[in-house]
Amino acid sequence: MAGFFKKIFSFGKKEVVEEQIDETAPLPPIKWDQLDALKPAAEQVVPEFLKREEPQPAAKVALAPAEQEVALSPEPAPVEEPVPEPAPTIPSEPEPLPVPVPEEEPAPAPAIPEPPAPEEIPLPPAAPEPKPEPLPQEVPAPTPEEPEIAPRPERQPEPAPIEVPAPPVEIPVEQPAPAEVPLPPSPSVQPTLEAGAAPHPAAATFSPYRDGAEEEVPAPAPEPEAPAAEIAPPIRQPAPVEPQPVIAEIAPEPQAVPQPAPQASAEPKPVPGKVTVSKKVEQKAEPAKAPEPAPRRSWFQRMRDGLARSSRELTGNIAGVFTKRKLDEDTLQDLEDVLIRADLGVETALRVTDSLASSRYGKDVSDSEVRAVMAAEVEKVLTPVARPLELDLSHKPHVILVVGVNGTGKTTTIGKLAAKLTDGGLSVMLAAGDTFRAAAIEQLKIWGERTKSPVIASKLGADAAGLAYDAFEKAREAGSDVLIIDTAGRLQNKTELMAELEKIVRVLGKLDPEAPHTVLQTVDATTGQNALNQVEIFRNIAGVNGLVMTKLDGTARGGILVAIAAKHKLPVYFIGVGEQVDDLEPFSASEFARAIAGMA
Ligand SMILES: Nc1nc2c(ncn2[C@@H]2O[C@H](COP(=O)(O)OP(=O)(O)OP(=O)(O)O)[C@@H](O)[C@H]2O)c(=O)[nH]1
Repeated sequence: MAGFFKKIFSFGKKEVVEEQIDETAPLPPIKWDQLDALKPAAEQVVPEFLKREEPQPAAKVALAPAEQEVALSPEPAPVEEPVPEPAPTIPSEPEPLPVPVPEEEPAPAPAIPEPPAPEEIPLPPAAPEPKPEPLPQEVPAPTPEEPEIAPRPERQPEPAPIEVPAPPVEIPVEQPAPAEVPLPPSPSVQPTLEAGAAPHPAAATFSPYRDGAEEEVPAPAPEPEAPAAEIAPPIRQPAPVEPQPVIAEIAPEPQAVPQPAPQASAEPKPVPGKVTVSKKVEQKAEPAKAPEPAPRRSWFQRMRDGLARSSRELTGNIAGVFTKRKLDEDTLQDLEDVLIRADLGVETALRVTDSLASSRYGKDVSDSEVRAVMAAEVEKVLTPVARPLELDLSHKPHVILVVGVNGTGKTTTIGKLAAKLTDGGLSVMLAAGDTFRAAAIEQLKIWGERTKSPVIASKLGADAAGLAYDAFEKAREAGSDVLIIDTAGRLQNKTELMAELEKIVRVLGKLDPEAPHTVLQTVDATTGQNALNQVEIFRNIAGVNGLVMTKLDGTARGGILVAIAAKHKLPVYFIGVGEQVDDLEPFSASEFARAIAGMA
């Protein structure tokens, strides 16, 4: 606007100045003619205009500053001074152009005080150059401004993204922005005027909100052109559609809505989440399948894995003895030591070394050959004891008394065995003869529930022999096939406890001279050599006639079973390879021998 007015103003000046030119004759010192003469092109472009100006040097001086200011942004200060004047014109803008023209006329008055500027004119020697150009430069001038304005349309879309929060509603708001786009390209005064006329009011309302950011940006461009600053408002004018600001206000609400919407979208994911739901279901199913690990490893695999520690230690030591060495007295002695340290026992160790010496003495022997010989000899020792448990059901019930040291696995083994028997169709009754531990009684009851076997129990501390007697009678009355009696764990050197155990056996014999028909001792494979003594004592006191080697899983001392078998020659009915109900397996001499020897 200001520029436009200035032009108008300038033209007005020209007319006035033309009249005053004569008075300002003294100014002619400016050598425009010479300059113009040097630039014929300029003359061709605006010959008439220049010709008129030539005789009117003073007028050019007055105009020069204005035009120069327009074209030359470097001297914005003088321009801005007149700008404030056009600013008041802004209110006049609503009024058509004619009004501002007279108002601008006073502007020339300030131009008068500018005479100092004309003094600067001598400096303008550079200015004169633009003067010849002014007209042509006025054309290029907008071009430099255009690039500045060009960014505006781009920046305007930028604010648009800011508005994005209220996307749907704001869309119309953005539309006015495009209207602004055409405006900026109109650095030329005319377009600004067109756009400016209508929108001004709206711009005022709208400015407080968005103009801040946008206008400030474009502001730099207008600064060179005082009018540009004024132009900014017209840019807002397109926005004046400001009734939409209301929409903007509404926008925030929708924004709030859309925000939850995305959240809702996250929630609705559950909808597609039906898939996730299914996943959750699958996950739940998986744990349910977890128990399915029922497809457990075979008992032999578990036993072999359980004996792995024993095997690794043993085979490793054997390999250490027979690495590139011939079989001689020293190697045989070393091998014997290794086997004894593996709890196989002196007897078994000697059997192995004697076997090797008889066939391989003086020859190179590999550790695998030694292990093969060892497996064979161990199997020979175990085979006689690896016998299945036989129940004489002519006895009703067949009484099984389970004894052993504390914690060797009596109660657990009873549960496992009851499961096998009931699974085989036998009726089983359980007697909680461990009256010293409440937990033992409860533990047996649990096993009874699991195996659907009735449990005979008494109060804590009751006489174990009396309980056994009562249980035997009840089993008879019930017609049970098997009565399994649990007993309190006790160390073999505890005379009183061992006497109590002896009493139980004696009481049972009163009901059936052959009872208990089976006396099982649980032997903890992790016990080591002490197990030999345990079996010795319990065998003498309770008449143990069968063994269950427990906890063979995970022990490095599985060799003790061989030593016990070799010494006591008691049947080994089962081996325990875990805590689960099916972790009680019949004992196999060959498999055990191969497993402990590290044979495939
Ligand atoms: N790893 C493993 N643990 C076993 C085995 N047999 C029993 N156990 C565990 O050994 C612990 C003792 O088992 P119990 O059956 O209570 O032993 P107990 O001889 O009845 O014990 P007392 O009543 O105190 O004499 C329990 O934690 C059992 O789960 C087995 O073969 N392998």
